[in-house]
Amino acid sequence: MDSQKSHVIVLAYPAQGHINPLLQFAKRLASKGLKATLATTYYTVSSIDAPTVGVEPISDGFDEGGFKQASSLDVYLESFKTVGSRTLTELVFKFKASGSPVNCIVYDSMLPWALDVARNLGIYAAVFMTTSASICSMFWQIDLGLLSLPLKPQTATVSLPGLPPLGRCDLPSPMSEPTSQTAYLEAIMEKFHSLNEDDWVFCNSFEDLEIELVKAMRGKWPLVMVGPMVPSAYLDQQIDGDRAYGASLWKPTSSQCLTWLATKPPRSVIYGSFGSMENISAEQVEEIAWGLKASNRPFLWVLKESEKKLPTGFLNSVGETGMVVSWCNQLEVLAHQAIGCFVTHCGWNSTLEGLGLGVPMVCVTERTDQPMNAKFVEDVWKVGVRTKKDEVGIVTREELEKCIRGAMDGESGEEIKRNANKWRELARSAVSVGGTSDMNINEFVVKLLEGKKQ
Ligand SMILES: O=c1ccn([C@@H]2O[C@H](COP(=O)(O)OP(=O)(O)O[C@H]3O[C@H](CO)[C@@H](O)[C@H](O)[C@H]3O)[C@@H](O)[C@H]2O)c(=O)[nH]1
Repeated sequence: MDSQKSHVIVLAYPAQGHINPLLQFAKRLASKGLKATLATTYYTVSSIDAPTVGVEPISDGFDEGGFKQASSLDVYLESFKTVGSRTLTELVFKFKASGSPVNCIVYDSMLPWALDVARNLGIYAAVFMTTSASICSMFWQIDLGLLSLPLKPQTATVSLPGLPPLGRCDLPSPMSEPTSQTAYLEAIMEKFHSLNEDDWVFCNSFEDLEIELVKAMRGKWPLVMVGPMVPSAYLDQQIDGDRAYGASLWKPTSSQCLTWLATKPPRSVIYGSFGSMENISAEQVEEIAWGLKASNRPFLWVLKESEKKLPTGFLNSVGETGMVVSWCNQLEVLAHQAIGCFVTHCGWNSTLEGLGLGVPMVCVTERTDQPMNAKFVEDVWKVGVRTKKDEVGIVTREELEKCIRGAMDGESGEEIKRNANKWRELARSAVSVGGTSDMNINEFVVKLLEGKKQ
């Protein structure tokens, strides 16, 4: 079968941390000769610009503003399931009528109903996990009944195959605080319950990164590592012109950041960012602000809604030493030679970007998978320092300053930098020709070409 006739729809949940890796996967598939179309909601398609893949809208039932229009996450996910199933089916029919039939749907694990859509249409289904394999393994164990929630009050440490011993503060928040995140936990568990029904289960990670887990789970579960999903220019440089994800839900301040960074010495700047979804409290913003200032280094800080939360007089007090923007092109910034450290919430994409670009990290986590990612950053990959929260759940300015010094200065800073360089090389190898992730993607492409469903 001609590769151009094998057509994959890649379905992304409409959030920055989900569109980026799914779109990147679509671009990888397109670079290997498949036709790839990214499908996401009406209000996000206009922010996507990726010349090698098609982009098509489907509906979540809230076409004017998405999730923000819904009264709760439950309501939103239910509407997306009903309206999304119908409009995704219509999209597949549209392609069939136009002579470009779809033979596989690769869908975000947050949208588990896409499996039924694919099954009803008689085409392949592949789920894509946007978190680490270690996180996936926790939910897998819960589904198998090997780990029960809520944890017993006396459980201080959780020990699972292929993972380091995990204290309560290391666990993903749907496990450490299951009652506060019921809808989120249910959405995740729905997917893990049907994992064996998919034709492929992809994970945005690479084998070396979670090697103990890969060994422990070999032959036991269907996860296939295909990451890190970071634009090719920053890793293997195999895809011509692939310098950005090609999706930005907010307008980045780009040239201003680069001009400012160009005035700073190599490895001197702290870059701080807390992803696309976090809503950091004013108290925490204040501590971060004064902690950055106390570190006595230049800093570039992405703070959404910054004007509302920064302490009065802060920006004047730092002058040219600090720059605060509401959104930037994070990869471009992390890849800049002036960057010496990444203060991050440890969303999985940011973690992979820090690893893939060899940037030492300081972890200031909020919720979901972030605490466990931070545990790995500090204790397993040893590429950063994890901040501790005080008794009211805040990372104080003194703690932040101390951790920044630990990640950038002295022997600890040197060791972290050495490890960061090592992981950068391993990330590059994984996606380069003959690397584990590259081979795994090739296997999928070959299988699609051989065993056409439809
Ligand atoms: O100024 C900025 C800030 C961020 N980014 C990008 O936005 C993405 C953010 O993704 P991520 O770091 O994963 O953070 P979140 O947006 O918070 O991601 C959500 O989704 C992730 C994947 O499931 C989870 O790991 C996180 O915990 C969850 O909050 C990354 O690719 C960044 O490069 C920018 O381009 N510019």
